[in-house]
This record gives sequence, C-alpha cells and structure tokens, in this order.
Amino acid sequence: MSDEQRPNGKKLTRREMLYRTGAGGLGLLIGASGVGSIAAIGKTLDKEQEGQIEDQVPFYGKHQAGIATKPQTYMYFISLDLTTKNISEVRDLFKEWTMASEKMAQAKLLGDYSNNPYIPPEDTGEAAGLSASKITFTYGFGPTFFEKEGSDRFGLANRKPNQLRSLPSFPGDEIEKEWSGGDLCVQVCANDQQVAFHAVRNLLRIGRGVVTLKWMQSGFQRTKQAEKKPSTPRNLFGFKDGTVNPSTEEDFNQIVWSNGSEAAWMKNGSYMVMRRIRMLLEVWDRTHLKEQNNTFGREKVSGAPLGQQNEFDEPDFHKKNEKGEPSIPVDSHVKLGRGDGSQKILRRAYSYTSEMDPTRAQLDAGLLFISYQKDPFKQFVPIQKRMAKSDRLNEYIRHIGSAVFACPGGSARGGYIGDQLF
Ligand SMILES: C=CC1=C(C)c2cc3[nH]c(cc4nc(cc5[nH]c(cc1n2)c(C)c5CCC(=O)O)C(CCC(=O)O)=C4C)c(C)c3C=C
Ligand SMILES: [Fe+2]
Repeated sequence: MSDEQRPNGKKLTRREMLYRTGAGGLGLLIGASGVGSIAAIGKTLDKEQEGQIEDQVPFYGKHQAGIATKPQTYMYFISLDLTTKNISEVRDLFKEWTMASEKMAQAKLLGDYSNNPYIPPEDTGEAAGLSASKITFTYGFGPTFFEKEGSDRFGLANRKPNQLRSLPSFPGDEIEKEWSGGDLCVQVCANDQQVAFHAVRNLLRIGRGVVTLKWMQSGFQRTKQAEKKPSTPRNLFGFKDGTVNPSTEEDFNQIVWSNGSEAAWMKNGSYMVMRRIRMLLEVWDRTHLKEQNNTFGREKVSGAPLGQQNEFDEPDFHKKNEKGEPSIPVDSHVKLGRGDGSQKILRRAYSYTSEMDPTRAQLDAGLLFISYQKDPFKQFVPIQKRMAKSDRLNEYIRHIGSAVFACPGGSARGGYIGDQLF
C-alpha cells in the first residue's frame, strides 16, 4: 500500500496527508493549496503535531486520558482476567495495547489490510474512514493482578498499594460476582459508539491468549447533536448528574491525582471505583415530583439545590422551609454526598441499559457509577457508608457490581502503559 492511499485504494484526504507527511510534506501541500493558506496549514500542523486535532484526545501525556477528559457520549467498560503466568506476556500485551490505543486515538488503522487474502486483516475495519471521535483509553490494575488466591502471581505483590483493595460490603449491597472485580480494566470512551466498539473489539483481539473478558458494560449520555446548549447530562431518573465535581487543576491535584507517595508507579495516576447500580425505573416513575426532589435535595427541572434558584448555587444545608424543616432533607442524596465537605471525588458516570430483565419483565437499566480519587478508602468509602445507611435514594437503586482499579499515570511517547510498574 502506498503512503498516499488507504487500504481500499482510495486517495488519502488532505488531512490524512498532512498527518502522514508532517513538516516534510509542507512544501508539497503549500504548492497544492496556494500561498493564502500557508498560515492555516501551519496552524493545522502545529495542532496535529501536538496531537490537538479537533476530535482527537492525545493518548500520551502526564495523566491517562479519560479521567479529566470531559465525558464523551459513549463508554465501553471491560474487565479482564489474565490467563497467563508469564509476566513478559503481560508486559508485551501492554506494549501492544499502548501502540494500538495511540493509533486509534488518531483515527489510524491498526495495520495494513494484508496483500495475502488468506490471513485476517490486522484491523477489523468497521472504524475505517471514521474520525477519532475523541476516543480515550483508561487502563487499570485490579487487586487480583497482584495477588490471587493467596499467590503472588507475577512477583509484584510488594508493589500493590494499600489503596488498591476490594471495597468492604455496605448495608443493602446486592453485589453479584458476575459484575465485579477483574485483574485489569479498560474504560474506552468516544463520541461515536461504533468507534468505541471497534476499539474494544480490537483490544480484545490483541489480548487473545493472555486475557479473557470477565464482564463488559456499555454506557451512554446524550449526544452533542441532541444537546441544544452545553449542559450537565441527566441520569435516567431525569436529574442533572455531575453538577458538583472537581474542575480546576488544583481540585484535581487535591482530589484525583496520586503524587506517588504510596507507590511510585502510581504517580499522576488515580484510583477508580466502579459500582454497577441498577435503577428501579418503574418504582421511580410512580413517585411524585416532591418526593423525587427531596430524594436528591435538588429541583428536577433546574438542578438547583432545594431552597435556591440555579443549578450552580451553593446548597444551604441550614435553610428551613415553611414547615421549619431543612429545605434539603438530612437523608437526601446531596446532603449525604457532601457530609462535612471533607471527602470529595471525581464522578464520571454513564447510564446503561441491558434492555430488559426477563425474570421481572422490567427495564434493566441504571448507572455505571465511576469515580476517581487519590484514595478510595478515605474518599469513596466514607461517602458510600453514609449513603448506604440512610440515603432516601436507596429505595430506588440496587448496587449490583463493584470493583476498584489502580490507573497509573499516562505514558510518554516511547513508553507504555504501566511501564513504571513492570
Ligand atoms: C458513594 C458515592 C456515590 C454514589 C454511589 C452515587 C450514586 C448515584 N448518584 C446519583 C445521582 C446524583 N448524585 C448527585 C450528587 C452526588 N453524588 C455523590 C456520590 C455518589 N453518588 C456525590 C459526592 C455528590 C455531590 C454531593 C455534593 O457535594 O453536592 C446528584 C446531584 C447533582 C450533582 O452534583 O451531580 C445526582 C442527581 C444516582 C442516580 C446514583 C445511583 C444510581
Ligand atoms: Fe450521586
């Protein structure tokens, strides 16, 4: 295949040409597009060389993408178990995944369609010609990566941080092992479902013989096309979800990113908590609006804290209503989520639906709750303890899956995900 052609024989677009030719190709392109566009091309190249092309999120960086990245529309979450006992196979897998992720983040094919019609193509092909759709890959290591059934399986048990442990059980938990744990995980997010699915499928293909799929869940939010103006996404109970979240670099340094003091290989990484939470939509839909508002402590339509006007107004937990009761009930979700304000997390959740629960003829839907924090046991756990004890929301939800993963910092060009660990 020539550099100027796609595998299907079609000519590359100007954008793809720019990509492949880099600065060396600039003269040619200037000739083709006229002097008037030199500045524009310069800008494009600058952006492209930095990996800042519209629709692309750079794969390499200080932190893994997909954590501080504004949530894309679709998500696939895969949890995997390792079938190999050989650490060098795991290392090679991460090297291959890194290369593949970088390519897919740039909307590149994973390899040539071979000239040999008797071997499978290197890329499955369904994302050919599609944009990168802001795809991100976030890789994590579960506690069982380090120690399984009492065995230090790869000789790395002494590198397992104390923050990476299975969560305790909370009152009301209905955790199913089919939706829990995993040696490794990958969170793939993109603004196009086909692009995201293609990525997951190809990561699994690359991992064949070394990992098996343990569980997998897709998630969604509203699309950009459907959104009239940028706003906080709504969950399946119809409430704005994600209003209070870290937003500044300082917030992220305080709440999300590890400084590596607990384990050097986790520097600039974060600990992910995943809870698959079923939402009892049929029960909720029979609940009157006042009770819905009191359950969250916010107004359904505006997202404002009860007693306030606008979504981003500070909640006043001391304010009383006309009956002399707290405007924001003490057992409301936001009151318990806030506590005394000392525990904070980054929430990056997606709605899911697995269509229907045939045993009950009801919708099977909910929230794939994902949070990132420096320490799940100092941040997520105390919040969840309060909620499990007295959250009004508990009547309408069931926690059915649970997992914790250590997501290391990002990798530099030439390195690979987890290289500081191996
Ligand atoms: C233990 C952590 C949390 C779980 C589990 C959780 C589940 C869950 N949340 C919603 C919907 C909303 N959550 C909101 C706020 C909120 N939730 C948590 C934590 C957990 N939620 C926190 C820390 C907060 C912020 C509290 C604060 O400081 O104000 C809101 C309000 C709007 C917002 O800020 O995003 C909604 C809505 C569902 C449906 C759910 C389980 C299915
Ligand atoms: Fe919440």
